[in-house]
Amino acid sequence: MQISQKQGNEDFAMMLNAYDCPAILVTPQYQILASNQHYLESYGKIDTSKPAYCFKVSHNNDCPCEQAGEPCPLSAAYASGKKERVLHIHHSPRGKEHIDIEILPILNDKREITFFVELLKSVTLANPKIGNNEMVGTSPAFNQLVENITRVAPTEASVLLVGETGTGKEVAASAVHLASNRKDHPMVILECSGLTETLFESELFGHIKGAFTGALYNKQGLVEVAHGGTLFLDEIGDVPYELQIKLLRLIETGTYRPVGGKETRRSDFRLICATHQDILAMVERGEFRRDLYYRINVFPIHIPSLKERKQDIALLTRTLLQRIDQSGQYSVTDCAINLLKKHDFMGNIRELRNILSRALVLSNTPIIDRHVIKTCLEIDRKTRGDSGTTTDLKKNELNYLKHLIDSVDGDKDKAAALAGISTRSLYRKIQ
Ligand SMILES: Nc1ncnc2c1ncn2[C@@H]1O[C@H](COP(=O)(O)OP(=O)(O)OP(=O)(O)O)[C@@H](O)[C@H]1O
Repeated sequence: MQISQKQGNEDFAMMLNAYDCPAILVTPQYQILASNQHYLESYGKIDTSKPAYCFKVSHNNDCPCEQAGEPCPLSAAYASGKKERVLHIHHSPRGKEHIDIEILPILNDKREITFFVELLKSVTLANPKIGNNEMVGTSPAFNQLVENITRVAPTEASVLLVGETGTGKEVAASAVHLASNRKDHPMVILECSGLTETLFESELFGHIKGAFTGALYNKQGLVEVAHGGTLFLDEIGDVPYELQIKLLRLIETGTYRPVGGKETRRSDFRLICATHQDILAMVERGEFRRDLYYRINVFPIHIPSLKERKQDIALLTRTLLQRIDQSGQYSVTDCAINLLKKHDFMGNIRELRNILSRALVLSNTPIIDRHVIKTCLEIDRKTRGDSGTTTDLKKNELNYLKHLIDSVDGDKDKAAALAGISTRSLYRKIQ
């Protein structure tokens, strides 16, 4: 424990050691008076020979956070007189980190706020720098997403993840699961698009041998596998109307019956659903059951599109590049990043990843420059059919595809996947 000698607030400082996370005692003027042992272990000693301010220590700023454009939990707690919670990115000996901050005002007998206790919990599900975490980002939209996940994960609330295609809904679902108390049990995923009634039921509830033609053995349903863990229903908006009642029953009662089975079984799972559709509009059009909507929409989380988090494009690009090619030999120029920032990513992070996979194939050097990115983007425009139809582009595209096929030893399925087109389109383009 560390205490600022001048202030002599030893009693309060002793109290900090009761917290099982890093904690500091701060004045309403942002001055840190004391820190506990966890703080010392995580962030090191604070130099208290001169006044130490939280905005300087945690952010290396010369002014309070709100003056630097970030929400300040201390000012919020000062205004509300109540506990406040916010997600910040702090500088620590480990570099930048997402921190879940809780701040509690301490009042004197005249009910004036004299101090704040600030608790700092490291958020490991996200990363503000290139790293192994699935989720990287520093933009306000991303931080809001991380804050929502951090808040809801330890509860049992059903989560509805709403976002455009390729924004990271599955990654977010996995983050909720891994930050929950169910993390040691499985997270089971059911992709709901294109399922027939029989397939949906037998996938979800399992079936008994002989239940229908082709049911040659007993099959465990995903609901049973998810027991104790999380059930993730991707593209929930694609569940046909007639099947929604079966899903509702499962969610309401936690019970189900395998296809062809007589006895009712029970499963204890946490539900996460995802969709790119406006489910409420579907309810209004009579395409989605209202009762089911209210069951799945307990805690909705908006997953931001890349358009909403343009400031993350550089970090995402460098992270994805490292993930695609683990040798670490590739780098990307700032001009190339600027070009990517101007692109309209309809397929969001997945599209960015595809473009970078192509760039690795097309680039003759380990430095991905503006020209390579430009070619990759033009190919995309061309396949969407909204670019100028120059023969050059056609030639470029053909060269690119041939190059791509060679690079994967003639495997056309792989080449098509890298190009982000179907194998059939690939054959059509190279014939
Ligand atoms: N915050 C993030 N940081 C780094 N990579 C991410 C992030 N979010 C998503 N990704 C990557 O983006 C790609 C798309 O993510 P994901 O499959 O979760 O999207 P989705 O929204 O579920 O897509 P769909 O709507 O098609 O099902 C994946 O390669 C994933 O690893």
